[in-house]
Amino acid sequence: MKEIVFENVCKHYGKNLVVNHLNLTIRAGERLILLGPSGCGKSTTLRIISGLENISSGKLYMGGKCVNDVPSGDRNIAMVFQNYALFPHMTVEENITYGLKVHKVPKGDIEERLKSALQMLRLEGLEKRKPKELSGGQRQRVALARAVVKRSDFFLLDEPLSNLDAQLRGHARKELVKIHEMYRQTFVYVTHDQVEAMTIGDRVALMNKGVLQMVDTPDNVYNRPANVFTAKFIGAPAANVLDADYWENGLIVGKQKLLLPEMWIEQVKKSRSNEFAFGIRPEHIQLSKAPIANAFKGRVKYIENYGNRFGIYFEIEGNEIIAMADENDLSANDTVYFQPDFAKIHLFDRSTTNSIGYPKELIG
Ligand SMILES: Nc1ncnc2c1ncn2[C@@H]1O[C@H](COP(=O)(O)OP(=O)(O)OP(=O)(O)O)[C@@H](O)[C@H]1O
Repeated sequence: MKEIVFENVCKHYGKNLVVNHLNLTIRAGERLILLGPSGCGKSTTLRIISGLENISSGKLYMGGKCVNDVPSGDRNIAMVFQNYALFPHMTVEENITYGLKVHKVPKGDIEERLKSALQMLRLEGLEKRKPKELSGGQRQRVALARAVVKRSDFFLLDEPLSNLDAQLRGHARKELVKIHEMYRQTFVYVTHDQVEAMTIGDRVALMNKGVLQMVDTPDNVYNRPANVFTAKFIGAPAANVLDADYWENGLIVGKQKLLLPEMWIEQVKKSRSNEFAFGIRPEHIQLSKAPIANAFKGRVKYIENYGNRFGIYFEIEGNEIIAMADENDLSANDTVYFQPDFAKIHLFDRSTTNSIGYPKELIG
Protein backbone atom coordinates (compact mmCIF):
# COMPACT_ATOMS: atom_id res chain seq x y z
CA MET A 1 0.00 0.00 0.00
CA LYS A 2 2.97 2.36 -0.16
CA GLU A 3 2.28 3.21 -3.77
CA ILE A 4 2.36 6.79 -5.08
CA VAL A 5 -0.06 7.60 -7.91
CA PHE A 6 -0.13 10.81 -9.94
CA GLU A 7 -3.43 11.17 -11.72
CA ASN A 8 -3.35 13.88 -14.37
CA VAL A 9 -1.34 16.19 -12.12
CA CYS A 10 -0.50 19.72 -13.32
CA LYS A 11 1.52 22.38 -11.56
CA HIS A 12 1.56 25.98 -12.74
CA TYR A 13 3.76 28.80 -11.58
CA GLY A 14 1.83 31.74 -12.98
CA LYS A 15 1.47 30.96 -16.68
CA ASN A 16 4.35 28.49 -16.60
CA LEU A 17 3.13 24.85 -16.68
CA VAL A 18 6.04 23.04 -15.00
CA VAL A 19 4.36 19.66 -14.48
CA ASN A 20 2.15 18.85 -17.44
CA HIS A 21 -0.64 16.26 -16.97
CA LEU A 22 1.53 13.77 -15.13
CA ASN A 23 0.21 10.21 -14.93
CA LEU A 24 2.66 8.02 -13.08
CA THR A 25 2.47 5.15 -10.63
CA ILE A 26 5.46 4.67 -8.34
CA ARG A 27 5.24 1.11 -7.06
CA ALA A 28 5.42 0.26 -3.38
CA GLY A 29 9.01 -0.37 -2.33
CA GLU A 30 10.64 0.42 -5.67
CA ARG A 31 13.50 2.82 -6.38
CA LEU A 32 12.13 5.27 -8.92
CA ILE A 33 14.46 7.87 -10.36
CA LEU A 34 13.09 11.18 -11.64
CA LEU A 35 15.59 12.16 -14.32
CA GLY A 36 15.78 15.04 -16.76
CA PRO A 37 17.59 18.21 -17.75
CA SER A 38 17.70 21.29 -15.55
CA GLY A 39 14.31 22.95 -15.20
CA CYS A 40 12.30 19.94 -16.48
CA GLY A 41 10.13 19.84 -13.34
CA LYS A 42 11.62 16.88 -11.51
CA SER A 43 12.25 18.71 -8.20
CA THR A 44 8.77 20.19 -8.37
CA THR A 45 7.37 16.67 -8.84
CA LEU A 46 9.26 15.47 -5.75
CA ARG A 47 8.13 18.51 -3.76
CA ILE A 48 4.54 17.73 -4.74
CA ILE A 49 4.94 14.26 -3.19
CA SER A 50 6.49 15.77 -0.08
CA GLY A 51 3.61 18.20 0.30
CA LEU A 52 5.92 21.22 0.07
CA GLU A 53 4.10 22.24 -3.14
CA ASN A 54 0.38 22.23 -3.84
CA ILE A 55 -0.84 20.86 -7.12
CA SER A 56 -2.82 23.06 -9.53
CA SER A 57 -5.04 20.24 -10.80
CA GLY A 58 -5.28 16.46 -10.74
CA LYS A 59 -4.92 14.06 -7.83
CA LEU A 60 -2.06 12.58 -5.87
CA TYR A 61 -2.53 9.31 -3.98
CA MET A 62 -0.08 7.97 -1.41
CA GLY A 63 -0.70 4.59 0.14
CA GLY A 64 -4.10 4.43 -1.54
CA LYS A 65 -5.31 7.73 -0.10
CA CYS A 66 -5.78 11.04 -1.91
CA VAL A 67 -3.35 13.42 -0.21
CA ASN A 68 -4.09 16.65 -2.11
CA ASP A 69 -5.13 18.25 1.18
CA VAL A 70 -2.86 16.34 3.55
CA PRO A 71 -0.07 18.51 5.01
CA SER A 72 3.56 17.48 4.56
CA GLY A 73 3.97 16.49 8.21
CA ASP A 74 1.20 13.89 7.91
CA ARG A 75 2.47 12.14 4.77
CA ASN A 76 4.90 9.73 6.45
CA ILE A 77 7.88 10.92 4.40
CA ALA A 78 11.61 11.37 4.97
CA MET A 79 13.45 13.76 2.73
CA VAL A 80 17.12 14.36 1.88
CA PHE A 81 18.14 17.53 0.08
CA GLN A 82 21.15 18.48 -2.02
CA ASN A 83 22.42 20.97 0.59
CA TYR A 84 21.84 18.47 3.46
CA ALA A 85 19.99 21.15 5.51
CA LEU A 86 21.64 20.12 8.79
CA PHE A 87 21.17 22.28 11.89
CA PRO A 88 24.59 23.98 12.29
CA HIS A 89 24.34 24.42 16.07
CA MET A 90 23.46 20.78 16.76
CA THR A 91 25.83 17.82 16.98
CA VAL A 92 25.62 14.85 14.63
CA GLU A 93 23.66 12.91 17.21
CA GLU A 94 21.25 15.79 17.87
CA ASN A 95 20.72 16.36 14.16
CA ILE A 96 19.84 12.71 13.62
CA THR A 97 17.48 12.37 16.58
CA TYR A 98 15.85 15.81 16.56
CA GLY A 99 12.84 14.78 14.47
CA LEU A 100 12.27 11.66 16.57
CA LYS A 101 12.25 13.71 19.78
CA VAL A 102 9.78 16.16 18.27
CA HIS A 103 7.54 13.21 17.39
CA LYS A 104 7.91 11.88 20.94
CA VAL A 105 9.35 8.53 19.89
CA PRO A 106 10.21 6.59 23.12
CA LYS A 107 13.79 7.13 24.35
CA GLY A 108 14.88 3.48 24.04
CA ASP A 109 13.59 3.37 20.51
CA ILE A 110 15.46 6.57 19.61
CA GLU A 111 18.70 5.11 20.98
CA GLU A 112 18.28 1.89 19.06
CA ARG A 113 17.55 3.69 15.77
CA LEU A 114 20.46 6.11 16.30
CA LYS A 115 22.89 3.28 16.98
CA SER A 116 21.89 1.35 13.92
CA ALA A 117 22.00 4.43 11.66
CA LEU A 118 25.44 5.48 12.97
CA GLN A 119 26.70 2.00 12.31
CA MET A 120 25.14 1.63 8.88
CA LEU A 121 26.42 5.01 7.69
CA ARG A 122 29.85 4.68 9.32
CA LEU A 123 29.38 7.72 11.56
CA GLU A 124 30.47 6.12 14.82
CA GLY A 125 32.94 8.33 16.68
CA LEU A 126 31.54 11.51 15.11
CA GLU A 127 28.42 11.74 17.32
CA LYS A 128 29.52 14.85 19.21
CA ARG A 129 30.81 16.85 16.24
CA LYS A 130 29.00 19.81 14.71
CA PRO A 131 28.37 19.88 10.92
CA LYS A 132 31.19 22.40 10.34
CA GLU A 133 33.65 19.85 11.75
CA LEU A 134 32.67 17.26 9.13
CA SER A 135 33.70 16.63 5.54
CA GLY A 136 31.14 16.93 2.73
CA GLY A 137 30.77 13.16 2.57
CA GLN A 138 30.23 12.89 6.33
CA ARG A 139 27.61 15.66 6.30
CA GLN A 140 25.81 13.89 3.52
CA ARG A 141 25.80 10.67 5.56
CA VAL A 142 24.38 12.55 8.56
CA ALA A 143 21.58 13.87 6.34
CA LEU A 144 20.89 10.33 5.17
CA ALA A 145 20.99 9.01 8.75
CA ARG A 146 18.51 11.66 9.83
CA ALA A 147 16.14 10.51 7.11
CA VAL A 148 16.73 6.80 7.71
CA VAL A 149 15.89 6.92 11.45
CA LYS A 150 12.41 8.17 10.67
CA ARG A 151 11.58 4.74 9.17
CA SER A 152 8.91 6.38 7.10
CA ASP A 153 7.05 4.75 4.24
CA PHE A 154 8.30 7.20 1.60
CA PHE A 155 11.95 8.15 1.15
CA LEU A 156 12.39 11.25 -1.03
CA LEU A 157 15.81 12.41 -2.19
CA ASP A 158 16.64 15.52 -4.23
CA GLU A 159 20.13 15.32 -5.79
CA PRO A 160 21.59 14.16 -2.46
CA LEU A 161 25.00 13.30 -3.91
CA SER A 162 25.68 16.28 -6.13
CA ASN A 163 27.99 18.03 -3.65
CA LEU A 164 30.28 15.01 -3.41
CA ASP A 165 33.36 14.31 -5.50
CA ALA A 166 33.20 11.52 -8.09
CA GLN A 167 34.79 8.85 -5.90
CA LEU A 168 32.56 9.53 -2.89
CA ARG A 169 29.52 9.62 -5.15
CA GLY A 170 30.29 6.14 -6.43
CA HIS A 171 30.55 4.88 -2.86
CA ALA A 172 27.42 6.71 -1.71
CA ARG A 173 25.39 5.24 -4.58
CA LYS A 174 26.08 1.74 -3.30
CA GLU A 175 25.30 2.84 0.26
CA LEU A 176 21.94 4.23 -0.76
CA VAL A 177 20.95 1.03 -2.50
CA LYS A 178 21.98 -0.94 0.60
CA ILE A 179 19.89 1.30 2.86
CA HIS A 180 16.93 0.89 0.60
CA GLU A 181 17.28 -2.87 0.46
CA MET A 182 17.19 -2.94 4.23
CA TYR A 183 13.98 -0.93 4.67
CA ARG A 184 12.25 -1.21 1.25
CA GLN A 185 10.56 2.16 1.52
CA THR A 186 9.08 3.64 -1.63
CA PHE A 187 12.12 5.52 -2.81
CA VAL A 188 11.93 8.53 -5.14
CA TYR A 189 15.19 10.07 -6.19
CA VAL A 190 15.71 13.21 -8.28
CA THR A 191 18.84 13.60 -10.38
CA HIS A 192 20.05 15.00 -13.67
CA ASP A 193 22.91 12.48 -13.68
CA GLN A 194 22.14 9.49 -15.84
CA VAL A 195 24.85 7.34 -14.25
CA GLU A 196 23.09 7.74 -10.88
CA ALA A 197 19.76 7.04 -12.53
CA MET A 198 20.94 3.90 -14.26
CA THR A 199 22.84 2.48 -11.28
CA ILE A 200 20.36 3.28 -8.50
CA GLY A 201 17.00 2.98 -10.22
CA ASP A 202 14.73 -0.02 -10.49
CA ARG A 203 12.94 2.23 -12.95
CA VAL A 204 13.70 5.61 -14.45
CA ALA A 205 11.08 8.27 -15.16
CA LEU A 206 12.49 10.72 -17.69
CA MET A 207 10.96 14.20 -17.88
CA ASN A 208 11.39 17.07 -20.31
CA LYS A 209 9.70 20.46 -20.05
CA GLY A 210 7.23 19.13 -17.50
CA VAL A 211 6.19 16.16 -19.65
CA LEU A 212 6.93 12.56 -18.72
CA GLN A 213 8.80 11.03 -21.67
CA MET A 214 9.20 7.42 -20.59
CA VAL A 215 9.14 5.34 -17.44
CA ASP A 216 10.84 1.98 -17.56
CA THR A 217 13.85 -0.04 -16.40
CA PRO A 218 17.35 1.37 -17.02
CA ASP A 219 17.83 -1.40 -19.58
CA ASN A 220 14.73 -0.45 -21.55
CA VAL A 221 15.29 3.32 -21.51
CA TYR A 222 18.73 2.64 -23.02
CA ASN A 223 17.86 -0.17 -25.43
CA ARG A 224 14.25 0.65 -26.31
CA PRO A 225 13.84 4.43 -26.01
CA ALA A 226 10.24 5.51 -26.45
CA ASN A 227 11.11 8.67 -28.38
CA VAL A 228 13.95 10.73 -29.80
CA PHE A 229 14.36 12.76 -26.60
CA THR A 230 14.91 9.60 -24.53
CA ALA A 231 17.33 8.13 -27.09
CA LYS A 232 19.43 11.27 -27.02
CA PHE A 233 19.27 11.98 -23.28
CA ILE A 234 20.23 8.47 -22.16
CA GLY A 235 23.74 7.42 -23.15
CA ALA A 236 26.94 9.42 -23.63
CA PRO A 237 27.89 10.58 -26.15
CA ALA A 238 24.29 11.01 -27.25
CA ALA A 239 22.71 8.70 -29.81
CA ASN A 240 23.00 9.75 -33.47
CA VAL A 241 19.59 10.50 -34.95
CA LEU A 242 19.21 11.37 -38.63
CA ASP A 243 16.31 11.98 -40.92
CA ALA A 244 15.54 9.04 -43.18
CA ASP A 245 12.71 8.37 -45.60
CA TYR A 246 11.39 4.93 -46.40
CA TRP A 247 11.32 3.79 -50.00
CA GLU A 248 11.12 0.28 -51.45
CA ASN A 249 12.26 -1.67 -48.43
CA GLY A 250 15.03 0.71 -47.53
CA LEU A 251 15.92 3.87 -45.66
CA ILE A 252 17.01 6.81 -47.73
CA VAL A 253 19.46 9.28 -46.19
CA GLY A 254 20.27 12.02 -48.71
CA LYS A 255 21.20 10.09 -51.85
CA GLN A 256 22.09 6.86 -50.08
CA LYS A 257 19.91 3.87 -49.46
CA LEU A 258 20.19 1.15 -46.86
CA LEU A 259 18.05 -1.93 -47.35
CA LEU A 260 16.24 -3.02 -44.20
CA PRO A 261 15.85 -6.63 -43.11
CA GLU A 262 12.38 -8.20 -43.25
CA MET A 263 11.67 -7.73 -39.52
CA TRP A 264 12.12 -3.94 -39.79
CA ILE A 265 10.17 -3.73 -43.07
CA GLU A 266 7.19 -5.27 -41.28
CA GLN A 267 7.57 -2.84 -38.38
CA VAL A 268 7.78 0.13 -40.73
CA LYS A 269 4.65 -1.01 -42.58
CA LYS A 270 2.76 -1.35 -39.30
CA SER A 271 3.67 2.24 -38.43
CA ARG A 272 2.04 3.61 -41.63
CA SER A 273 4.67 6.33 -41.75
CA ASN A 274 7.18 7.13 -44.49
CA GLU A 275 9.20 9.75 -42.74
CA PHE A 276 11.49 8.51 -40.04
CA ALA A 277 14.33 9.47 -37.81
CA PHE A 278 16.94 6.74 -37.75
CA GLY A 279 18.83 6.32 -34.47
CA ILE A 280 22.05 4.50 -33.69
CA ARG A 281 24.26 4.80 -30.63
CA PRO A 282 27.94 5.74 -31.09
CA GLU A 283 29.03 2.55 -29.32
CA HIS A 284 27.02 0.47 -31.79
CA ILE A 285 28.75 1.69 -34.95
CA GLN A 286 31.62 -0.22 -36.50
CA LEU A 287 33.40 1.52 -39.32
CA SER A 288 35.18 -0.20 -42.16
CA LYS A 289 37.72 1.22 -44.59
CA ALA A 290 36.94 -1.55 -47.04
CA PRO A 291 33.68 -1.18 -48.98
CA ILE A 292 30.77 -3.31 -47.71
CA ALA A 293 27.54 -4.09 -49.49
CA ASN A 294 24.38 -2.42 -48.19
CA ALA A 295 26.18 0.14 -46.07
CA PHE A 296 26.27 3.89 -45.66
CA LYS A 297 29.34 5.55 -47.11
CA GLY A 298 30.85 8.52 -45.27
CA ARG A 299 33.97 10.59 -44.76
CA VAL A 300 35.94 10.96 -41.53
CA LYS A 301 35.99 14.56 -40.28
CA TYR A 302 38.12 14.31 -37.15
CA ILE A 303 39.07 11.95 -34.36
CA GLU A 304 39.19 12.53 -30.60
CA ASN A 305 41.44 10.37 -28.45
CA TYR A 306 39.96 9.86 -24.95
CA GLY A 307 42.81 7.65 -23.76
CA ASN A 308 40.79 4.49 -23.43
CA ARG A 309 38.58 5.05 -26.49
CA PHE A 310 38.35 7.06 -29.68
CA GLY A 311 35.50 9.27 -30.84
CA ILE A 312 35.38 9.16 -34.61
CA TYR A 313 33.35 11.96 -36.18
CA PHE A 314 32.29 11.29 -39.72
CA GLU A 315 29.79 12.64 -42.17
CA ILE A 316 27.09 10.99 -44.22
CA GLU A 317 25.16 13.20 -46.63
CA GLY A 318 25.68 16.31 -44.51
CA ASN A 319 24.88 14.60 -41.18
CA GLU A 320 27.63 14.55 -38.56
CA ILE A 321 27.79 11.19 -36.81
CA ILE A 322 29.97 10.00 -33.96
CA ALA A 323 31.21 6.45 -33.51
CA MET A 324 33.02 5.21 -30.41
CA ALA A 325 35.78 2.68 -30.93
CA ASP A 326 38.34 0.93 -28.73
CA GLU A 327 40.93 1.06 -31.47
CA ASN A 328 41.48 3.33 -34.42
CA ASP A 329 43.39 3.19 -37.69
CA LEU A 330 41.41 5.94 -39.43
CA SER A 331 42.46 9.50 -40.26
CA ALA A 332 40.61 12.65 -41.30
CA ASN A 333 39.25 12.48 -44.88
CA ASP A 334 39.30 8.67 -45.03
CA THR A 335 36.28 7.14 -46.72
CA VAL A 336 34.41 4.80 -44.37
CA TYR A 337 31.52 2.38 -44.66
CA PHE A 338 29.11 1.30 -42.01
CA GLN A 339 26.32 -1.16 -41.93
CA PRO A 340 24.42 -0.90 -38.68
CA ASP A 341 23.71 -3.93 -36.56
CA PHE A 342 19.97 -4.07 -37.24
CA ALA A 343 19.34 -5.39 -33.73
CA LYS A 344 20.70 -2.09 -32.39
CA ILE A 345 18.93 0.49 -34.53
CA HIS A 346 15.98 2.68 -33.55
CA LEU A 347 13.30 4.11 -35.80
CA PHE A 348 11.14 7.05 -34.82
CA ASP A 349 8.21 8.62 -36.58
CA ARG A 350 9.52 12.02 -37.63
CA SER A 351 6.27 13.89 -37.03
CA THR A 352 5.61 12.61 -33.49
CA THR A 353 9.27 11.75 -32.61
CA ASN A 354 7.89 8.56 -31.01
CA SER A 355 9.49 5.18 -31.54
CA ILE A 356 7.67 2.99 -34.08
CA GLY A 357 8.42 0.08 -31.74
CA TYR A 358 10.72 -2.89 -32.19
CA PRO A 359 10.32 -6.06 -34.26
CA LYS A 360 9.02 -8.99 -32.21
CA GLU A 361 12.21 -10.90 -33.09
CA LEU A 362 14.14 -8.34 -31.02
CA ILE A 363 11.91 -8.15 -27.98
CA GLY A 364 11.46 -11.91 -27.68
N1 LIG B 1 8.71 28.67 -6.67
C1 LIG B 1 8.78 28.82 -7.99
N2 LIG B 1 8.20 29.89 -8.62
C2 LIG B 1 8.24 30.02 -9.96
N3 LIG B 1 8.83 29.15 -10.80
C3 LIG B 1 9.42 28.08 -10.24
C4 LIG B 1 9.44 27.84 -8.82
N4 LIG B 1 10.09 26.69 -8.59
C5 LIG B 1 10.49 26.22 -9.80
N5 LIG B 1 10.08 27.04 -10.78
C6 LIG B 1 10.28 26.82 -12.24
O1 LIG B 1 9.70 25.60 -12.57
C7 LIG B 1 10.49 24.88 -13.51
C8 LIG B 1 10.82 23.50 -12.96
O2 LIG B 1 11.65 23.64 -11.84
P1 LIG B 1 12.24 22.39 -11.06
O3 LIG B 1 13.04 22.91 -9.90
O4 LIG B 1 11.17 21.43 -10.77
O5 LIG B 1 13.20 21.79 -12.16
P2 LIG B 1 14.30 20.68 -12.04
O6 LIG B 1 14.05 19.75 -13.16
O7 LIG B 1 14.33 20.09 -10.69
O8 LIG B 1 15.62 21.51 -12.32
P3 LIG B 1 17.07 21.50 -11.60
O9 LIG B 1 17.73 20.21 -11.99
O10 LIG B 1 17.74 22.69 -12.23
O11 LIG B 1 16.83 21.65 -10.15
C9 LIG B 1 11.69 25.76 -13.79
O12 LIG B 1 11.46 26.47 -14.98
C10 LIG B 1 11.75 26.67 -12.61
O13 LIG B 1 12.33 27.90 -12.96
